[in-house]
Amino acid sequence: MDNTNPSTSAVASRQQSERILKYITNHWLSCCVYVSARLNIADILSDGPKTIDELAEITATHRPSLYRLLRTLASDGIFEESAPGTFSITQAATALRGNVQGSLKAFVLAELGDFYNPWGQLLYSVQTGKIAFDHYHGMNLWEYYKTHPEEGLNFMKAMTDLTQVMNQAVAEKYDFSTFKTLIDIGGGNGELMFSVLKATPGLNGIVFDELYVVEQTAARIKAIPDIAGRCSVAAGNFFEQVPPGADAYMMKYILHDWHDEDALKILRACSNAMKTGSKILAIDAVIPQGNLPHGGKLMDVNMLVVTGGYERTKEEFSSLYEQAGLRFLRVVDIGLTELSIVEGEKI
Ligand SMILES: C[S@@+](CC[C@H](N)C(=O)[O-])C[C@H]1O[C@@H](n2cnc3c(N)ncnc32)[C@H](O)[C@@H]1O
Repeated sequence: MDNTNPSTSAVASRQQSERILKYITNHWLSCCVYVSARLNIADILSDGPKTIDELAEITATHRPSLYRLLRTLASDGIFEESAPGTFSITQAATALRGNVQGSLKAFVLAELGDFYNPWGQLLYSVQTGKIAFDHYHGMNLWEYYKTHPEEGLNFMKAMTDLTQVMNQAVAEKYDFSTFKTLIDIGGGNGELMFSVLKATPGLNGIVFDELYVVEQTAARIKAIPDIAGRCSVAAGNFFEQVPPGADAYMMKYILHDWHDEDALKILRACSNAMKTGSKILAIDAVIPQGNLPHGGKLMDVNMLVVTGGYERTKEEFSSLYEQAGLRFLRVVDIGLTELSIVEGEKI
């Protein structure tokens, strides 16, 4: 016989429903946040409140619909209707501005824009094991960004903005002072390299990436006088060849983009370029066993949808290193978010 108190089970059932409903409403809200970022609302409001008429004119939108969008966001603390029909920026909306410390605007545009429709095809990925992004766009993410350079450069900015704090932690938590030369494989805008070089006097760095990326990186290097003489760029394809002879090869958010076969090609290209004892430093999530919450687990599904890569366990990293002729040494926790440094060396 079921002795459960009917009112207790009704409360439990309502709580379970509310939990599921939250997923639905969070999805709607994320769409609202994306549209406000596309319309630059936070940037427009950064120099003071604006009426809905002014906002509709500046953004060339349908006034009543824009009002409904902003009223909804204001109800969740993103913007504030500070007087009837007039909106102001809030602390929470500051991260939606473009050029501020801690900006997430570029990341919002990439994750909720470029990746939105592919996420709608998650079922396809789960049923087939194939990449939803490629299925939707007819090309892989990197081809897409090469053929859509505006979105490609936005993605680079997103990575830079998102990982500013992590870069700092990597530079502080790992001792780079024993190296003379360091290469950042797929180093993008160069921000990680800049953090490491600033923290390590005497170290020289090369940022290696696709040509259209490193052209921008080279321009950024020139603007930082204390590292300009110690940092250069190299363009190429990391599946084929990377610059030889450095003391260490780091790669952040690279291996997680690729399935094992391609990840191995990258590691082998590095291994071929390395001297005995040179270090490999993969900076990625390291997934713990069991039900423990870990930021890498949701990121792993993002990888399933977007790149076909995945986040790995310590054992999986160790096995990949071994197959590429590298010795797995240790996992260094950077004490922040889901990232760790997986250290190995050329045998
Ligand atoms: C996820 S981003 C990571 C960027 C940077 N490491 C960071 O953490 O901000 C991946 C990088 O790999 C680069 N990339 C992709 N395919 C490449 C290839 N075949 N050869 C060289 N770089 C490549 C991209 O241009 C991009 O900069």
